[in-house]
Amino acid sequence: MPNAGEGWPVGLVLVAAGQGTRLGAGMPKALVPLGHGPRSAPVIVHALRAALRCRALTSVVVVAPADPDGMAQLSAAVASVPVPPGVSVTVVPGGAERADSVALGLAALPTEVGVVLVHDAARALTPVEVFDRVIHAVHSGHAAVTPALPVTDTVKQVTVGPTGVETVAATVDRSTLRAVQTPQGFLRETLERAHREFGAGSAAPLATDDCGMVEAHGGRVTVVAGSPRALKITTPHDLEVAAAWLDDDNDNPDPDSSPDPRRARDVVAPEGTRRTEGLPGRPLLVVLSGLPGVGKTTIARALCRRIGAAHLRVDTVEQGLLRGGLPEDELVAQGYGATYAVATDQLAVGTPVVADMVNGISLAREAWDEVAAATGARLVRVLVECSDPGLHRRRVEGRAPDLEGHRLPSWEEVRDRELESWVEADVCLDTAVLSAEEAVERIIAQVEDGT
Ligand SMILES: Nc1ccn([C@@H]2O[C@H](COP(=O)(O)OP(=O)(O)OP(=O)(O)O)[C@@H](O)[C@H]2O)c(=O)n1
Ligand SMILES: C[C@](O)(CO)[C@H](O)COP(=O)(O)O
Repeated sequence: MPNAGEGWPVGLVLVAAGQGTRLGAGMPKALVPLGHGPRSAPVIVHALRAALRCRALTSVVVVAPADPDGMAQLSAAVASVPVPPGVSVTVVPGGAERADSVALGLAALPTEVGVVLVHDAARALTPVEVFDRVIHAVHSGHAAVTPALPVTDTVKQVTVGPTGVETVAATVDRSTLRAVQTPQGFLRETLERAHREFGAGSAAPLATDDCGMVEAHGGRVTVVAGSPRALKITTPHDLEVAAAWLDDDNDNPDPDSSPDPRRARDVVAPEGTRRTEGLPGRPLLVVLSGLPGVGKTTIARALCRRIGAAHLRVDTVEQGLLRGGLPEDELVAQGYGATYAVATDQLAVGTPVVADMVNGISLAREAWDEVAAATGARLVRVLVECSDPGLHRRRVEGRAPDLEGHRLPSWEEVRDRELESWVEADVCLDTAVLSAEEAVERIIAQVEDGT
């Protein structure tokens, strides 16, 4: 039985109708120039470009300031952004409150959209991995999902005295607090219901985010990792921070042409490609998880060639154990165990490792956490899926074994194999829409995002 939302078209409501009072630029925030020199472009242009890096989107509705000038200027800015084939981008006027703007954008999404992301244009530099994580969680059956970061400051509750002086009433336990970001993702019917019952037109106190409306009707909201780069540009200082990040990206567009002293060592890579390894003394461990036939081995090989990593493929280990006389019923446990052990040896001498196996259950995945902890490796968790079951089946049924004696699973075996949802995944790759090279780029971008 597929999860609700799995494979459904994904639409984005990009809200950009706010006035930006706290920024105080004298114009709607989405039109304020962000960045210096040739990188300078209105906030909405950066926000839309960043969102369109997410290959799962099929429709985007940008919600603009409702006044004719705002609408015209924002539409012109949106029209300047190149849009990938097959994606529709429309602009609609917004409302007085953020919730009004979201509702207007939601109503304008094409009917076939079953999964909806709601995103602040003000979070203009949000990395694509955050979009991917949220979509993956919704496609895995979570009806409402928010990215979030732990709160790092000590948080106090205050009371305000009659003269306006604040005094501390209590210190709040921050260990369970999270600062939530966007894009927030939903099954469309969940978001529509939340807005109907707790949105701007209702008598209920208005939540400041869409997940808040789902919570108000008792709905469950799942949290996935956010990113500091999903900063909401609210104040002039935030605008400077975001512009500095863009300068930094501009100064270091390609690690090949500007070697980063933090990188461990140079590896041979084809001309024009980027090279990435872990930090010195901190080797990189990339763990792939996904059903047979989704394309893990193709991605693993391409990634290993690219970054000079050891390719640890459990199939190869298992074939060796079988040839040595290991009984079939011990194969998986012994194969996985041997692969963890070899990975530990490789990482201990500083060799980056790409682990290529189904890793379908939490026990298997947690063992990789232990390998990383034991070797001090930087762990990047990559979920590989194929959202098109027909294509997946053709791949499973069309492939030939490349290892002596390797019995490939039937489609029925693959379909029935357990693959637990993996909300901790750092990168989710859909091989129905991504080539192996694009998948490798995504992994490398994630590695670099965290260095
Ligand atoms: N009526 C509104 C209010 C806000 N937003 C959007 O919601 C996001 C988050 O809002 P916020 O950052 O608070 O933006 P502003 O409302 O513009 O800022 P301020 O509160 O400082 O005026 C922004 O992308 C903003 O454009 C919107 O579409 N419609
Ligand atoms: C939705 C939101 O981005 C979650 O952090 C935020 O609540 C919107 O901004 P606002 O300042 O609360 O309107």
